[in-house]
Amino acid sequence: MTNSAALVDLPSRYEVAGLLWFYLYHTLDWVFHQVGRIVSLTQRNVYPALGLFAGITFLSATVLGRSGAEDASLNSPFHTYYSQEQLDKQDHKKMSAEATTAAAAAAAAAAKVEWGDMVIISGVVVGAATFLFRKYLFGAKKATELTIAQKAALAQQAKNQSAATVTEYSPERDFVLKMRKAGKNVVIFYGSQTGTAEDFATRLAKDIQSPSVRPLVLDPEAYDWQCLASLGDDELAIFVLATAGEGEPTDNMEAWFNALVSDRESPDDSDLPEFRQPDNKPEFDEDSPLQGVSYAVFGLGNNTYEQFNHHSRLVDRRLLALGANRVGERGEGDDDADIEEDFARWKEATLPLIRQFLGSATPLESADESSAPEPTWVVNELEAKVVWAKGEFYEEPVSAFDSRHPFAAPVTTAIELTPSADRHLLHVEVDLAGSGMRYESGDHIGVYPTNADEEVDLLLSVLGLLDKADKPISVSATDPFAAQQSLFPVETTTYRAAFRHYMDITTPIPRAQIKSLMLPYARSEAARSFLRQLADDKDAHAATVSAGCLSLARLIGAVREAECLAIASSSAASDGGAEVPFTLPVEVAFELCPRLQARLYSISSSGRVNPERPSITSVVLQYDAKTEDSAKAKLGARRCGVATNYLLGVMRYLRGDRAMPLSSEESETNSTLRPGCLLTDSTELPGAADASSVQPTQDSKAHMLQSFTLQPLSGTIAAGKRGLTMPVFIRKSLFRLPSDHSTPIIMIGPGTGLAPMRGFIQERAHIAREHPDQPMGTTLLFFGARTEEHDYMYREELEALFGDIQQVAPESQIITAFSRDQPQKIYVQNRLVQHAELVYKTLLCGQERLGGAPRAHIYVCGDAKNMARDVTKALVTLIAEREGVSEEAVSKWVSEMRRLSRYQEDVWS
Ligand SMILES: Cc1cc2nc3c(=O)[nH]c(=O)nc-3n(C[C@H](O)[C@H](O)[C@H](O)COP(=O)(O)O)c2cc1C
Repeated sequence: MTNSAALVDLPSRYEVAGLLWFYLYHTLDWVFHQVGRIVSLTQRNVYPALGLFAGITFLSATVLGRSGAEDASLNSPFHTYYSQEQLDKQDHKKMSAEATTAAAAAAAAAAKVEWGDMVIISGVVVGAATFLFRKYLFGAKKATELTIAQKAALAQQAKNQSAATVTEYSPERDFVLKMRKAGKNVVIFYGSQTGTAEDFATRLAKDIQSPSVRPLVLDPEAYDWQCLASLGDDELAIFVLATAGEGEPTDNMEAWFNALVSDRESPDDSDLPEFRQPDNKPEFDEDSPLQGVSYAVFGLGNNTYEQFNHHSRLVDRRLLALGANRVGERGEGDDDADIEEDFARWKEATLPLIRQFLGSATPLESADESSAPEPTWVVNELEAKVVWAKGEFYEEPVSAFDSRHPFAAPVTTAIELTPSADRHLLHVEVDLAGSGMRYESGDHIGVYPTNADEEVDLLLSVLGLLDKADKPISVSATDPFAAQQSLFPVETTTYRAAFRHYMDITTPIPRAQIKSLMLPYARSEAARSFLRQLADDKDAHAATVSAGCLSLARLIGAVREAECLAIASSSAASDGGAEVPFTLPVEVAFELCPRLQARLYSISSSGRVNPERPSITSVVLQYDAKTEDSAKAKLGARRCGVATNYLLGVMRYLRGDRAMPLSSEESETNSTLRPGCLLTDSTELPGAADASSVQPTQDSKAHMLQSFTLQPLSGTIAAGKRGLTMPVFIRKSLFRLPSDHSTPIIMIGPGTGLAPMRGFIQERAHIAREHPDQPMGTTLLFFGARTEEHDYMYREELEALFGDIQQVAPESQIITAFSRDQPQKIYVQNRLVQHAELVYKTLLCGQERLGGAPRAHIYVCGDAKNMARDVTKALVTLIAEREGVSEEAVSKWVSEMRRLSRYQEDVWS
């Protein structure tokens, strides 16, 4: 072999630099991430600094290397001679090591720097660094990389920061600018978690609209609170605010609330928010920054919560304290009573004042019942041949899933826990793998349900849309300035998909809506008088629509029945308008139905044990609509809760059952009547038989099974290979186990209130198994149900888990209350009293007396109205007796426990 030398083009310096940079980036990425995790620093501070450091280092090395290289010419470290032997051996490792050493040598050789190169290289480096670190500089990290708690903490921190400081002005977030550009003088902000307040705000806008009152409905999350001070004295802000959590603001009002009420303990001591100084108010008073700003407020809440309407009350209090002027009284709606009536009363009292404030000369127009209001939506039928939109939630790929971008989670398990003829108790598990979503024990899972096919078809039928149910449509706002330009989260859908996936088509229609949106379309006198009565007579509405749970389709059916009756009676022979059965334009139906909201369930598994498989434990809601022997409509059929029956449909689908029709009564039509007459649940004309005769028998109740079209949603699913999926997202909760496992816990979770407790128990049992040497606090579960035989869900599992826990915490136990297993009803609160000594001892945590100190953690989950209150009462009484103090003193202690998150409730009404 000749020992000839060959010039080998080793990797150029740029390639070497690129390689170095590649490794450097990945190493730094990993190191930075770990550092970020450990010290919980925000990415915005750490990563750019380290990125800059790396960039400067790299820049210096490259420039120096280049300069050295030029001097070295062919002896450049990047062009090295190698023997053929070496080449034959392909000793690349050695070669590249030599090249690297040579590069380092050249870098070390200081030489003259060419500034042109310097600029080019700097540009490349800065561009590359910006590109490589873009997710740290501009975007969120992958959801998988942070726990939910860390994400929430960061989000909260960010929100508080943004609330506390005046952010950079952005015209897009300036709602006053937006109002003025759109020619509006009223802005309606809604704080809404599950859609009710949003719906109220939209309806309010419609109700107050007139030439002199021009409202704009906005989501506060998208706008700056700092602009509030800029509202002129001829403008008005209306706040429609629901209370969430335990007296908390809704997520979309969080930033505004944090700015206004920075001190939640004593709101009046909150810092003065730094509003943006308005140009139009030269005499801006910094101590009273909202002087000259006017507002009105309606709060939504539920009286069964301790902090009733807390959010709206606090916002109102702070706005007044900051110098704003309230128009009218603060309104308060109670979801536990009749929130629609509360809203109607507030509007009746406040709208004239608003009109007066805005200088409207005319009194509140008495709505002309024959003139239809301007439509909010316009429906465009598309000529597309392919129906590709079957209910997507969004069209663009997303990097993180949330309530607006649910993840199509494959359903891995759906079973009936305690099979029984008249009641379905379900356990459903989904797979979060690949979503980046994680949950912790105590969190909630949101599920977007699908309306039952029968309900969808019924509505399509009464609207005359059955023939074109699958026609592609797009629905857009008629007002070009409306905040929401498209009714659905996707641009194109079909009538069927819209009613199946996006609209809440089963909720009863409120009085005000009947008046403003249905009455104008009544052509016959019979329809007019029927609807007028429902709109004007609160009791008639309550008895027929609310008690009968009349959905829009059934209400239209009831109007048609009234028309049928009128035709049948001779006196109505001249009622020409009744020739065409009552119906509505589809745009109006879209306006009458609120958006179908996700339903939240307490996750019934442990995030630590099953991080990718959250489970839902739910009882299927089927109930009898109250029978009203009304002359207009005979009700009395079963009604089905949308989401829980959807879960039942999922379970039956996976089990391979054929979907069954709703019931023979509901699907039958009476051939003696014209089509469309019979859409309420009666098979006979009202008045022809006693109302009770249409009550379903026990047998027919067992057959109340709806059918669901459960095809995958194309916008939320990858490649369709994952079987049946459900659109879900995780919502963080404050319902948390103590971080110190030696703290005792007392859990009270009757019925499906057991759900989060099951997660806690799984977690404690897991820890007991993994760390048998570590101390664990006594773990008590009070579980209640109707009967031990039929309703004791997860019995074997719970007993086994408690077996594990007892190994380390021997006094841990399950205490059950089966209300129907003995002549007198026994509930969990009775068991608390019966086991008072154990409860008290567990609370004491080994101390002599409770005193003021917080001890064990108490968790209550289930019905807010009765159970949660009775449980608090029982606890207060038993503690007061043992401590020898007044119940008032113990109530204060309980309040303190709540404040410290040691007495936690996850309740619903
Ligand atoms: C999880 C949860 C927590 C709630 N917490 C409170 C509360 O602390 N105080 C209250 O008055 N109402 C509370 N409510 C009742 C809501 O404010 C009420 O149902 C309202 O109509 C919901 O409006 P939204 O659908 O716009 O969110 C709570 C409701 C839910 C679902």
